[in-house]
Amino acid sequence: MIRAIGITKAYGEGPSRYEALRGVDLEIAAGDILSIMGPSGSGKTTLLQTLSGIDRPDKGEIWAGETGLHLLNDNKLSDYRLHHMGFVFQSYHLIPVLSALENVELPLIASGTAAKQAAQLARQALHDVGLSGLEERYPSELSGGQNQRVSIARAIVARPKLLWADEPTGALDTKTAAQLMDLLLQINQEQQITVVIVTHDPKIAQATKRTLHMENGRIVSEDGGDRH
Ligand SMILES: Nc1ncnc2c1ncn2[C@@H]1O[C@H](COP(=O)(O)OP(=O)(O)OP(=O)(O)O)[C@@H](O)[C@H]1O
Repeated sequence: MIRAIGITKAYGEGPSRYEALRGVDLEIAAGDILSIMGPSGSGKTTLLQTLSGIDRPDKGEIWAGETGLHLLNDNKLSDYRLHHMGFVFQSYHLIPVLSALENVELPLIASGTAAKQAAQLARQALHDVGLSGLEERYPSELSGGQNQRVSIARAIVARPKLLWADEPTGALDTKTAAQLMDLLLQINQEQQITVVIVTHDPKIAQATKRTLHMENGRIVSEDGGDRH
């Protein structure tokens, strides 16, 4: 469902130019759950951001099914992200002045869903991540693990095909991280959402079906074929 061919990406110019991705080829099957590991600076976040269309590669092609993301203009690319992808970040990226429910409603409101239906779907998504009863709480009134659940609810509320998670458990203690990972596995299995996780945590990687290892802007190895 996601196919990347010859992706390169450099930051900066002249002597400060740095090649963050140096030719990445990759296929991710629909319904897969996959992790990306590698040392700091190896290009994991850059890869996630280019594959998901948050950023553009300098060269190469990225296909999401039949759609060439590299061929879309900025508006169409944002539209594609809004309708087909969800994002989870280490620092949650929730809006502090909005309640959990309002945070989860946002992507629906942005794509034109009527207010009443948005509220109903957001309640269901919060239920799916185990937060029923906490809809009216603000991010400052929730724990780190709960805030990450809100951000996962926001990422899945529009029923995307793909969920991209950049260090989703990076700010959480071991036990909360394991519970979050169980939730991501459950979402992958029950909702058939393809999940891609950038992580430094070997336990998180071990729980996914495939793990890609990056070094210096390249995928240098892969394991996990024998898991599950
Ligand atoms: N906006 C930017 N401008 C300049 N250089 C950047 C930018 N973003 C990333 N880089 C550089 O590109 C390289 C890859 O960064 P990236 O964030 O993809 O690595 P990473 O593997 O995700 O690292 P970490 O595990 O520390 O998050 C690094 O050397 C980084 O300094």
